[in-house]
Amino acid sequence: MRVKICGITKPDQGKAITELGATTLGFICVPSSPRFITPQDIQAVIQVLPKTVERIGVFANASLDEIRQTLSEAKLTGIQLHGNESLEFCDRLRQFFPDLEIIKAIRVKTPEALDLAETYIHHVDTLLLDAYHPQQLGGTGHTLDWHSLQQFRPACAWLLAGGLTPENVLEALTLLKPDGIDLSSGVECSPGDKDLTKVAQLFQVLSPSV
Ligand SMILES: O=C(O)c1ccccc1N[C@@H]1O[C@H](COP(=O)(O)O)[C@@H](O)[C@H]1O
Repeated sequence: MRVKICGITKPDQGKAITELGATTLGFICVPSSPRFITPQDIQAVIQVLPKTVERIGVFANASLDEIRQTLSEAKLTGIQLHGNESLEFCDRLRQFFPDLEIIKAIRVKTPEALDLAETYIHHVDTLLLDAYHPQQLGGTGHTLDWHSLQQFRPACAWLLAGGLTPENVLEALTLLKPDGIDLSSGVECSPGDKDLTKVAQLFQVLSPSV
């Protein structure tokens, strides 16, 4: 299973998290986030990672030019759109970056959000479901109502995010069968500073399933 650890800001932590078993690292390119990292600092992390690790830049309502600028400085393998990006925006992004994975995050406030998610399936590679919070775009530590997602089976890969921790991840995976999981605040000491003990604990509890 794909395991994405998001909000990496330090090269040594990125390397250690990869060695513990993460397939994918996420870098927050949203300036208002306490986990924001500059393109130059992303590149410093990437330099110490094995080439096989997927490297996702997380954006929210950024312009095409802003995304292009970041990608010119940091060698990312994918783009996560965590704002209100339209289908047309996803298509334009695909034209500019045909080789990069496009992940569309949907923040689930009501059941209709799942219908909205389905509309993106031919416009992106992967969907991501995260919790809705009125003030924060992501990294909220809030879980989704997993029971309400049991019928969610999009015709493309999807990742479960939102408040996952080493303590609750198995319960989520018992109820749902996402293609991967995405954790940030649940494996942190403070925003952007990952807790390697918690990350190790995560891979220990996941070890029968990954
Ligand atoms: O983490 C952030 O600060 C952030 C800011 C803006 C958009 C997305 C952000 N993070 C995303 O939030 C989820 C995980 O959150 P958590 O596990 O509940 O803390 C993940 O998809 C991150 O990419």
